[in-house]
Amino acid sequence: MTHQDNVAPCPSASQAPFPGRDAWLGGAECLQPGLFKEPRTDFPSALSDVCFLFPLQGYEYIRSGNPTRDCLEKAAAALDGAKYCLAYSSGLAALLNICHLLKTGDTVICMDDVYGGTRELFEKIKEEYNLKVDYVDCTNLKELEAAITPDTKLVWLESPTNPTLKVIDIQACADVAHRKQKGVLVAVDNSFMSPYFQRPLSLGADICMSSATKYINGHSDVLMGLVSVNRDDLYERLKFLQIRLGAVPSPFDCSMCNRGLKTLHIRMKLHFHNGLAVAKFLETHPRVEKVIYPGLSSHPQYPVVLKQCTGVSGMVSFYIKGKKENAIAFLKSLKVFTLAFSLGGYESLAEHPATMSHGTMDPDLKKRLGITDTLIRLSVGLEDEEALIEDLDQALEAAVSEEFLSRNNPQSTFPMG
Ligand SMILES: N[C@@H](CCSC[C@H](N)C(=O)O)C(=O)O
Repeated sequence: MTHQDNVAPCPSASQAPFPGRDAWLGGAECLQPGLFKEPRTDFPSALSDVCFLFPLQGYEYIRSGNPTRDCLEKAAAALDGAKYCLAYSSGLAALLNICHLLKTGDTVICMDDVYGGTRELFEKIKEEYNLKVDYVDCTNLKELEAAITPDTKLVWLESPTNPTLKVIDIQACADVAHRKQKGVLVAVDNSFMSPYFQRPLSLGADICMSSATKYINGHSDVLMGLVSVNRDDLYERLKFLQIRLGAVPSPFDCSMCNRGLKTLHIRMKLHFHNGLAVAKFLETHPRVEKVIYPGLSSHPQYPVVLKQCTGVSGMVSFYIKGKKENAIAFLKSLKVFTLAFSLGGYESLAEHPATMSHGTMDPDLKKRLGITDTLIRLSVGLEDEEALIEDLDQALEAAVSEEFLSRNNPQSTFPMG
């Protein structure tokens, strides 16, 4: 086949004004007599020349593929230790594409503690597409094994989980799932770790999903999802869905993310350093009830962390002593940390999962998962360790200050006020 066979025929100059010209110009009703002096008879032949002059070079349309997205997908695949990676316009768009691998009647097993938006999406599509979704604490392998049935097609894990930072033994879960149900897909949301510290595919997962909005881009200026796989059949199906569902990132966002990747290793080391320093500080603070950080030996799954991770990110969760109003007074008093959800950027953020990232979750469920009114989630950034600790210290003091609490009525305005 020659290049010319691949190119749609261009109307020739002799056909001008060519068929469909009116529609092309916006419809005949838009044309005013005298607006166009003469039809441009040179244009079709010029276009025709251009078609022959510049071959497609493997790219035909921005959504199907473009050099900048290719560059990012190749780099991200290499970081995940994967054969393939596909980029999407957000983490949730990536999840929705993965959900399109399922069929009516299939069952999904989802880790019980996951990002609120993930759970909300599963809950919505299960009704609309007649799927069954079972939520299981996958830190308990017996529970996972018991939940798997012949209908189970996808096991969705997050490690560490959002927001209570449970750590899942990915290799053990993948072994249990694959042994019990041939063909089941084990997918891991790796957003809280980044490939620098954890590589789910090398631990037996079939799919690694990352919200690149977070650590991978790292500059809080891009929204993006990435999915890495090794299997050719999965890649072919996901590639089709990527192109046809069309939830792809712009080349500009891909170039921003390519830039972010260049400092991933340096950023992750500093997130780990600062995260650990903050967690250790909070662990000894009298106003703190409990700290959850996978890099602390007090973390319940610390042995799993040592086995499957090469470090830990800047995600730290803790329970403040007191009530909701103390948590909110703390959040409102922060000066270096910014009150916001999202995570993984250069700047430190603090949020209140019960009303923010997990605000749409059923109150009883939140209670069962430990997403209480006193839980605070920190995304520790790249600022100086001393400045971060000083800020947390002054905000913990303010959280119990009578004066602060009487000046503010945090419950009525939070998080907007
Ligand atoms: N209201 C938003 C919440 C976004 S949370 C973003 C991120 N996953 C996090 O955990 O901080 C929504 O419902 O999408």
